[in-house]
Amino acid sequence: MTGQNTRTAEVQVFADRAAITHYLADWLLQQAVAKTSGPFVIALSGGSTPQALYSLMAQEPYASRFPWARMQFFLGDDRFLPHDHPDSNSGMLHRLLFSRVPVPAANVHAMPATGTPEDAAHAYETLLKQFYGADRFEPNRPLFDVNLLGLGADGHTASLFPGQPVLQEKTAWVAPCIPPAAPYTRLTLTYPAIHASRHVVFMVEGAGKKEALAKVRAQDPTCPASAITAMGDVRWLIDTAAAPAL
Ligand SMILES: O=C1O[C@H](COP(=O)(O)O)[C@@H](O)[C@H](O)[C@H]1O
Repeated sequence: MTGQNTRTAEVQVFADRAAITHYLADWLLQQAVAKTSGPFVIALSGGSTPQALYSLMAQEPYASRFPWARMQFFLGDDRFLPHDHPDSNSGMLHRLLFSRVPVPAANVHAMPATGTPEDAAHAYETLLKQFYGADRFEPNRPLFDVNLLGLGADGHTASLFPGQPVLQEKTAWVAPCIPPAAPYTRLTLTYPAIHASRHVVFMVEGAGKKEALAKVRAQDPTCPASAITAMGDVRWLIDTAAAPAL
């Protein structure tokens, strides 16, 4: 790991969603088992793409092999909605993963969905700072071992949407964002918090992401995902339907 954040562009192309999902479940298991000191800390993404991964992690052999008690789960973003709302990322994760595996409830950190979005963002940031043990990031000391991210067709990632003020955030770790064309106010990790990840892993699938992916790969500054870096590496796991534009 270098002292500077990196956008190392490792791209792996897979036949389809199932191939990405199986590869990623195996890789996460390997990473989680290999980390023997301290918790294994993951930020999970929402949306549709990672749902097959979460379902797979709840099945054998993964369900009995992940060291759940040593794993800590945070969210990269969520809709500011009650957790039992069908569009809540927390609700989706609970249904597909957390209710099906022996992870201690105290190891799952949903984004708050009460009060104002500003209050909720502040509360989640406070939680992250307590967990990290400092209120500023130290070089070479990641907050997250792995940060899973998706890519929207408009180039957004987490809930960092094009043209939004949250993209300029330099100090807050968590912030609200009102997407211009997507429903619901969101809470999202900011660039500084995402950049404090050992590994950032993007999952990108389907022809609908081809154009956005091409822009990101060309470092188009209008695509928020273009600016993602990590303390270690940034990896892109993509399927052939999204790949031809590379
Ligand atoms: O809005 C969101 O979309 C992105 C991509 O979602 P997908 O449904 O196209 O897979 C996702 O990464 C993010 O967490 C989610 O809130």
